[in-house]
Amino acid sequence: MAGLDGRGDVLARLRELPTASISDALDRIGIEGAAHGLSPLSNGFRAVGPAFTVRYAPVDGTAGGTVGDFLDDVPPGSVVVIGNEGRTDVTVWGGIMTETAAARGIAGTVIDGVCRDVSASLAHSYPLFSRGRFMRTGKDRVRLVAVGEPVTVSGVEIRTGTLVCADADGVVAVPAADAERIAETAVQIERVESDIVAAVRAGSSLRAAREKFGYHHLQTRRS
Ligand SMILES: O=C([O-])CC(=O)C(=O)O
Ligand SMILES: [Mg+2]
Repeated sequence: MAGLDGRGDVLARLRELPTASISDALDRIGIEGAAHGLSPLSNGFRAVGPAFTVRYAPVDGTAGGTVGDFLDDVPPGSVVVIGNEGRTDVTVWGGIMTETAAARGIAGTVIDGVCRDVSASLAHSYPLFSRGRFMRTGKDRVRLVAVGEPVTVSGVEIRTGTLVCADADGVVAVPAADAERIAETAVQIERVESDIVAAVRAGSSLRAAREKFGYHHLQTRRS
């Protein structure tokens, strides 16, 4: 896909993996990547792609604020990551933005805050992940203060190009430099979990299957 600069392979691998196993792989490697408190609007939503970061702050009286003009500059395949300090009383995403993002081939949007016009996201199956939904606009209430700078979501720093993975369980951030080994580790974890399920289906107790395949330490940090 255009603009992915050779990251296509690792993105394809991450796309096949649930965030749960990616999170366990991050734990094993010792990287904080799980962004607590964000959920998809629909359980079927899934988005994987390099982050395009933007940050808002409350208006300060010197200028009015608005939301969303940056969308024209987002490369297709990206995941838009919006820092709005976790605010839930004003929205920074709505239906016009959903329509635009879907038409531009943007992979999805992660909001440290809330969204509105949720029916547009559901109608277009455009993946939105947020702290919730609310109808009051951020126009005249927030202003765009940064594009392309690091954004911190629930203590997790997301930079331009950080690989964002989001599904029914929430949002994890995978640093681009570590993405290959995190994907590799997550694939191993997935295999072990499949082996445990197969053993249980074949009649093993859960305790014995977990013991045999080392379940309790799948995610434990390796020194
Ligand atoms: O004001 C907002 O949150 C943006 C909005 O409704 C839209 O894009 O349709
Ligand atoms: Mg709207």
